[in-house]
Amino acid sequence: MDEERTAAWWGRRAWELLSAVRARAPLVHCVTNLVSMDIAANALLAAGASPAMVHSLREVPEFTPRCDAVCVNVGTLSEGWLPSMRAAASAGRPWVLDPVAAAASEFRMEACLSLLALRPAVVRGNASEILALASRSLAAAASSSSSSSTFKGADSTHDSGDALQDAKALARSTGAVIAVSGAVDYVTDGERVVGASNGVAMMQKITATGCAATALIAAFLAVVEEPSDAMAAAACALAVFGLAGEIGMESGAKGPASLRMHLIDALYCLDEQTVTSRVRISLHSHHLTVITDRESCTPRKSSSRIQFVRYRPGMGILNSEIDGH
Ligand SMILES: Nc1ncnc2c1ncn2[C@@H]1O[C@H](COP(=O)(O)OP(=O)(O)OP(=O)(O)O)[C@@H](O)[C@H]1O
Ligand SMILES: Cc1ncsc1CCO
Ligand SMILES: [Mg+2]
Repeated sequence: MDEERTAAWWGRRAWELLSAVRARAPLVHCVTNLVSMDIAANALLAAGASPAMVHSLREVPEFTPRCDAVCVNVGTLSEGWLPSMRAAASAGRPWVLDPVAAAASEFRMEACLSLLALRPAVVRGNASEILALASRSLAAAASSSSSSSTFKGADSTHDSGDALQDAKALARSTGAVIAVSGAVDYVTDGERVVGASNGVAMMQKITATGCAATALIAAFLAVVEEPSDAMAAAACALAVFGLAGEIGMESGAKGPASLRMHLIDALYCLDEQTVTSRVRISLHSHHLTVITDRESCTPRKSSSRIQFVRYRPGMGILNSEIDGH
């Protein structure tokens, strides 16, 4: 994932992956919440994948190994389902975790942490969910975030950018790609960050659009050549889903219910020209602030932009400049 990967490169990659999903119709096993089953299955179908909502522990060990990818979503968690989730996650297939409302209860948080230990390729959540998960998972590293005071169930009370640093730390500590959805969907492997800025705010008013996006990431994960392409799978799936939302809105949606219908139609109808020209994914260039004198500093990190700040004790910051690398 280098900086030469331009917006045009991402557009072509998104089209390549969507085309592969349509050509190969990967079987995506979802152990997902009861609210999301319909929209997730329909989004998968519209994108060209084959959804299967299976959650009995009597079936999972036999069924999951025959699938191409797995989506585990704790939205309507119950004690009986957790062993099925763990079995599906352990079946050796690439899998994605959706930690819906991770902070809702200790039971749910413990379940999410135990699933995280089973090494998902990707975790996709809204900002509040990723902040909550990171703050518990990284407790030893004293994460600064606290999300419980504003907890609002399955909906986020934070912007995706608020969770970016915690997402990177969580990615580094778990080895999973972390995707934080929002106005910009950030996707990180702990070092690199890409932002996908497709989508419309009205998507938040349709329940379980995030869950459907997670299921779509699983479908894209099923068709990437290398497990290390999990970042591309997540970014492209989120951009394509957001683009379907944009086109759905342009198609005359009047509110959440009609947007839901138009979004699924748009996902089904996406063509090469539309995807390559409208997918908006870019490398997120972050600034590392180095408080020092310009001349005396050798940048330690060359993959990001470095901000040199002239600082004099008692006088604060005098001026700054950005070095691009
Ligand atoms: N402000 C926004 N502008 C544009 N798109 C958005 C915005 N907020 C969310 N989205 C898009 O809506 C979809 C769902 O993301 P969201 O963060 O709402 O998930 P979520 O909270 O997990 O949803 P749910 O729990 O209902 O499944 C994603 O594709 C995301 O890109
Ligand atoms: C509303 C809701 N409650 C549990 S799961 C879910 C769907 C959005 O995640
Ligand atoms: Mg969610």
